[in-house]
Amino acid sequence: MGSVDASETTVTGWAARDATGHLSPYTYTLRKTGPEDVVLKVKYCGICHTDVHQVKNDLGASKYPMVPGHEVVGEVVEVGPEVSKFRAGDVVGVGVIVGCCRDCRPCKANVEQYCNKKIWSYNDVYTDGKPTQGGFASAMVVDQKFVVKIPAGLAPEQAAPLLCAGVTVYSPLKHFGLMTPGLRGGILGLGGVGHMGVKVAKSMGHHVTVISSSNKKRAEAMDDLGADAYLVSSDADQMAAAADSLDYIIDTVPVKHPLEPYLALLKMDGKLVLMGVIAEPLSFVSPMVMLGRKTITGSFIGSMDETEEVLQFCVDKGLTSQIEVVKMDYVNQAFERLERNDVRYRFVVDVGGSNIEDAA
Ligand SMILES: NC(=O)C1=CN([C@@H]2O[C@H](COP(=O)(O)OP(=O)(O)OC[C@H]3O[C@@H](n4cnc5c(N)ncnc54)[C@H](OP(=O)(O)O)[C@@H]3O)[C@@H](O)[C@H]2O)C=CC1
Ligand SMILES: O=C/C=C/c1ccc(O)c(O)c1
Ligand SMILES: [Zn+2]
Ligand SMILES: [Zn+2]
Repeated sequence: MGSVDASETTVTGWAARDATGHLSPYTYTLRKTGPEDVVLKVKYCGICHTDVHQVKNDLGASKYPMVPGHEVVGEVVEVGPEVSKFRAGDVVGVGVIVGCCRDCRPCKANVEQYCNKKIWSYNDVYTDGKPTQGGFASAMVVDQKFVVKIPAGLAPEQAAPLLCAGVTVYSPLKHFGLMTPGLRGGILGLGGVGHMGVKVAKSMGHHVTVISSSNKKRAEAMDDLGADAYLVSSDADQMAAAADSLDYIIDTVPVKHPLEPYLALLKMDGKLVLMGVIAEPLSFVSPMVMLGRKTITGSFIGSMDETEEVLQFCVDKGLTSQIEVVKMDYVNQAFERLERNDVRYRFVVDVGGSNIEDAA
């Protein structure tokens, strides 16, 4: 962290300034530590495809300067006087949201990710009127409700992708009653979220089929990730042979794509769970869901409770994420490689080991 005056700490992050999405060092201040705030020095931060969508203004709501990053692992350096869950030295995580109203139905049901007044960890405005900024930065200050402890047994860089990708697959499997061993699941799109989907679903005892846009990841999917089957979506014969075989599909494709080929893979009552953030209408003809009583649904990250659960699930099952750790000065290349589908399977930036204060 940088200089401290009476109220605010100056920090350095890497920010996009416009929709080119190019990140460069940016200095800003953190709010004064409130009674329930945790200040963390960032150690690692994963790069999610949502970060690409956001820096490039794919959703049309991006505000700049924007410091992205929502798979954040750090070390607690200070806590407010009313913080009970954390103390200095703890290794902790922060994900996609950092605030909610605490009063609506989702908040009262502890699914605060569905609160209409949620505050995003970046590209949003905090209750004090300051822009929120994410984890590609030397430090963050976050309300304790949105901070989780990283359990012993998980390396901090390994934990980072679990804070978005991991909980994003765990939550719908739990919510939709899809944790039963023996189910047949499909993972459409083998990227950051998809590879955690394979690992989590396999650990739940599912038969897992990867559905990919190419044959390039076949050997890795089967040999390294433990998938049971692999389909190339453009291969009509393979797709036809697999018709009516899956209980669910987790669809992580980040661009517009037809739904009908995937609805055809589902059994009666099967579920297509949309994960990709796609700002264009997706289409299908109604018999594709009527004939088989199939469901198209969606799911958004997971709750804070589920985030804690998936971290412990990964410890208990011995699950790790498959990551490529890079330094901060490689972040623009990493974003470009992620966008062109050239990473196995998640970049994690070693923020703490990148001396980012010196670059400012
Ligand atoms: N709903 C939620 O809560 C969350 C949503 N997301 C969203 O999910 C999507 C996936 O995120 P993430 O896993 O990080 O992304 P990745 O880029 O890591 O993975 C996406 C995968 O989709 C496949 N794909 C197919 N077409 C394309 C294309 N044109 N460009 C890139 N990939 C393609 C690729 O798999 P293959 O090579 O196998 O075809 C690729 O690996 C994003 O839209 C992201 O914003 C992310 C986290 C949480
Ligand atoms: O990566 C996590 C965030 C996902 C996300 C899902 C839906 C949406 O509209 C977003 O802006 C982000
Ligand atoms: Zn994400
Ligand atoms: Zn709420």
